[in-house]
Amino acid sequence: MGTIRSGLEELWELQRHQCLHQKTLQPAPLLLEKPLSEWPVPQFISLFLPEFPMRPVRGQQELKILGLVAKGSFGTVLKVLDCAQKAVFAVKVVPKVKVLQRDTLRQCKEEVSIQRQISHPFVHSLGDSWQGRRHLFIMCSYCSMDLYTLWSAVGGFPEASVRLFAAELVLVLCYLHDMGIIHRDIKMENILLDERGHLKLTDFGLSRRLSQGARAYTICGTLQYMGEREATAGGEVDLETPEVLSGGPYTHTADWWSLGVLLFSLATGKFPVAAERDHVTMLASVTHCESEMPASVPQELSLLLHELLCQNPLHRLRYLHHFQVHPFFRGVAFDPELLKKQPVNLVMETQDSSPLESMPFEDFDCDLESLVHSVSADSLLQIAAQLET
Ligand SMILES: Nc1ncnc2c1ncn2[C@@H]1O[C@H](COP(=O)(O)OP(=O)(O)OP(=O)(O)O)[C@@H](O)[C@H]1O
Repeated sequence: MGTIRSGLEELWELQRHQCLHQKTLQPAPLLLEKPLSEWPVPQFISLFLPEFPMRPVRGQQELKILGLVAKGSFGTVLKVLDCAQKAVFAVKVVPKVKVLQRDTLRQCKEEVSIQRQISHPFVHSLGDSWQGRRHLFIMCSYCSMDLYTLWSAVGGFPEASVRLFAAELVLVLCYLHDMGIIHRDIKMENILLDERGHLKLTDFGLSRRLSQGARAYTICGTLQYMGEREATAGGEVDLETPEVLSGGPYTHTADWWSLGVLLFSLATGKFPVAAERDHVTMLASVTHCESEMPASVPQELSLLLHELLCQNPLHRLRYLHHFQVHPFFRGVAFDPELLKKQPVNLVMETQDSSPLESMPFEDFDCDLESLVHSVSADSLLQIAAQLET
């Protein structure tokens, strides 16, 4: 199994060739996998049922690849055009071999079944999921910006933007926890922004069902992938919750710690504690640090951050009414429809001056694959097109 050349590798080659050698960039056809007609269904298919149904080839042919969005730790995300619906989607393509090698079959199926179950204005809902012979496909609507890219471009956010993003995330977390779901990977990279700049929480790859009051013990989250991230993404990493790092038990309160880290970073432009190389060092660092609150952080926000980044999970803020009466949220209506009506000026202003436009093109003679971590597919194709002229 390990020696099979992944269809995705072929795709990278195809895409790289297109980007560098075509004058007009035509959408590339999505890799077609042969129709599956055997009976009984072979194990490499049945293992992934029913979350990933088989599809006739006809269904796949209606999708065209427009570009590469990102390479996550599990799969590659492609931007595709659904010719029938005339709409653009993002498809995460995960090699089955990887799922089995990493023993993540259950988690992979759980990701899809959780995303299918939830429906919330600030959650990125599942469009479709299916399987081919060698890959699993997870399709969602396409978002051109994520919070990490925005934050990397602008640094610290103005207080009004932090408040709006915070309120939207509070609503999402309360909704998920009420549904008995713990996300376990709340971080900027997993928060996409819709065309009006509002949040769409994504990547339920580490989520699990955990009823209120129940406890989990698995050490997971971004730190688990730190070695890989250090090599590929310059060492950026979120900070894990003290109770998660210590091996548990932990509950839904772990997500609220992550929200604290995220809001601290949005407000100050930096993480509260530097990333460490392993769980043990990270735990020591998180336990002994009293994250220094810069004087520029307004008092009410500083109070909120302290109450979220509270070492004792029992004392951490975690219920909607905690936030509704909090001084930082004075005057905020915790209603998704009302929040969605608020303009997100920061996003609108940044969209026209994307950092990518100032990227030096002369230094482009490098691996495209390493670039997709920081650039959107659109920009990648634009850069390639400019190089050709
Ligand atoms: N619908 C989408 N529209 C635009 N970009 C997306 C979409 N879904 C995912 N991405 C981008 O692809 C990246 C990787 O996706 P995702 O997090 O789902 O994959 P992953 O393999 O689980 O990654 P990791 O575990 O490393 O976070 C995201 O951080 C985001 O930048």
